[in-house]
Amino acid sequence: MNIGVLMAAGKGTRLGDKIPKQFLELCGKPIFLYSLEAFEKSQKVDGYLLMVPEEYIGYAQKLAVKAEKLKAILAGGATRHETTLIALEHLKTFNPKVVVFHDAARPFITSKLVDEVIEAAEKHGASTAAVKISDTVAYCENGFVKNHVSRENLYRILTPQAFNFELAYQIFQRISGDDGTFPFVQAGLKVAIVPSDYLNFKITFPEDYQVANLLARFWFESQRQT
Ligand SMILES: C[C@](O)(CO)[C@H](O)COP(=O)(O)O
Repeated sequence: MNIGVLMAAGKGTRLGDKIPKQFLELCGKPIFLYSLEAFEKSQKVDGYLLMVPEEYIGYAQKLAVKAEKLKAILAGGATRHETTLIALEHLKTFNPKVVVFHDAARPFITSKLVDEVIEAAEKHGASTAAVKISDTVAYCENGFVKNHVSRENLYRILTPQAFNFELAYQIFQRISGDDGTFPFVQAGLKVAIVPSDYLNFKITFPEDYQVANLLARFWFESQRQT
């Protein structure tokens, strides 16, 4: 079986709101529910965990009523890595083949992408959604451009990210990193790229939330038709 982990345990301080960003609403629906629905619709996710700040467990329980595949709502740790370890420890009892992590703050995710990332992890051991960089990239210092960097092979690493569970369990205990792909690469393992798109952006700053609000209405309509 394959298990998802919905990462909704962050504090979202960069957005400057009192409520963590994943619980703000888009079109009247809390942001984390968009990703939860993608896990529900996925053909390859058999169950999933929802990781939230401890004080939001009761709130999430009330909202996740239609979450048929939801296995547990757990309190996350102080960092992304700690939250990952808590989720992996809990998943030991399920002994999944693949574990797939997704940021709740990326609401414009499709179940198709979740399935593609899982398939790539089944084949290669690890995979991540990513998008090729299209702007010029430069190293800057003290407000000035120093050097241009070739963007030929540069990608932005997004989520979902999927890993063979056994490998992830061992590697994440030994090597920590803010991004799930980092420990795998440090361990000398391959992480396959699954092309994603710009809609799968992470709501981080206030302007991201504004754009997400504009997009959500159209997203809602298109998802209803699928
Ligand atoms: C995993 C990630 O979304 C890939 O880009 C990113 O590293 C998470 O960032 P955050 O620090 O949790 O906002």
